[in-house]
Amino acid sequence: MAKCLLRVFAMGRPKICLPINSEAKATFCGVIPTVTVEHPGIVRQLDTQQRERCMYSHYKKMATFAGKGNDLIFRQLLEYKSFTYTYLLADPQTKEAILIDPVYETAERDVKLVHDLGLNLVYGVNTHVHADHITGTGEIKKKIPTCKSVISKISEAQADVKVKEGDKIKFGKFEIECRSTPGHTNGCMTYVLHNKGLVFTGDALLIRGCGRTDFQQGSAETLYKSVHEKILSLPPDYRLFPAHDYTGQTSTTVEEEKKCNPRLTKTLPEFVKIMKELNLPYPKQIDRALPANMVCGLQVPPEEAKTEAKA
Ligand SMILES: N[C@@H](CCC(=O)N[C@@H](CSS)C(=O)NCC(=O)O)C(=O)O
Repeated sequence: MAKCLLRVFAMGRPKICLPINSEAKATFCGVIPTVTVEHPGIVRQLDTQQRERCMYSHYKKMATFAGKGNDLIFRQLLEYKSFTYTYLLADPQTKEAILIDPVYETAERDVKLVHDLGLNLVYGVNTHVHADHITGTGEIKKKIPTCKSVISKISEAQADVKVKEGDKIKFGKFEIECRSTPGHTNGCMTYVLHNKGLVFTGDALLIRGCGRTDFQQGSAETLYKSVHEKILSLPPDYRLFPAHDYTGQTSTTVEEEKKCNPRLTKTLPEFVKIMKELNLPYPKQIDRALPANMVCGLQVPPEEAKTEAKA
C-alpha cells in the first residue's frame, strides 16, 4: 500500500474535515493509501475512517484547479528539452481524460500517469503541427490503442479526428471548444474549456509573447487578428495555458496579457515590425519534427494511412 504523508495544520492542530465519497475511492482504485498525520510532537497512525476522510481532503486538493467546483482533474506537465507543456484533463466521475500536446519523449511518463490515476484516455489532442518536437500522440496510441489522435483539418496532417472551428471535444461531462487561431501555423487551434475558464493556446499566444510567424504559413497579420478575436476577447479571468514557456512561467490570464503582452498590446503595424525583426534561429528538431507531426497519432506515412482507411 502506498504511504502518503499528509501534513495538515489548522490553528496548530491536525485538521481532518471532509467525509470520503465513492468517487474519491474509485479514483484511488478502491485503495486508500496509509495516511499519517505529522504534527510537532504528534505522529500517529490513523484508523480507517480517519484515513478515508484525509484522503478525500487530499483528493479534493489534487483534483481542484483554477475553476469553480472541485470536479476536474488537471495536470500541467513539462517536457524540458523543448520546454513544451502537456496538459492532462479528466472527469473524475467517468474517468474520461484527454492529453493536450503530449511529446514523444515524455509519452511513457504521461501514459503512466493516466494509468496511476485510473483514467481512460480518450483523446491525444494536438494544438498544431509542431516544428520543435515530435508529438507524443503516436507513441501514446501504441500504448493505449483506444485513444484517438486529434488535430485541425486545416493542418492537413493525418489523425483519427480532424477538428474545425466550433467543434467540441468531449470527455466525461466536460467539452472543449475548438477555436481556429492561425498565424503561427495555418492550422493552429486554441481549445477552450468554458465552464472552468481554461484556455489552451498552443503557440498562438505565449506568456508575454506569441508564436513566431516566419515559417509553416506563418503570418503576423493573421496571428494578430486570431489572438485578438479568438483569445483576448474571452472573459478577463479566463486562464491561459501555452504550449511553451522559455522563462519558467506556467500560466497567465486574458486580463494580464491584454495589459502586459509586449507584442500584442501594440498596434498591428508595430506588431508586424516586431515579428519581422525577431530573427530567431530555426528550431533544432525542425527537420525530424515536421514530417513526423504530419502523421501525428498514426506514425505511418500518409500514403499507407490512406490505404488502411480504405481497407
Ligand atoms: N530554440 C527552440 C525553438 C524556440 C522557438 O522558436 N519557439 C517557437 C515555438 S516552437 S516552433 C516560437 O514561436 N517562439 C516564439 C518566441 O518568441 O520565442 C528550439 O530549438 O527548439
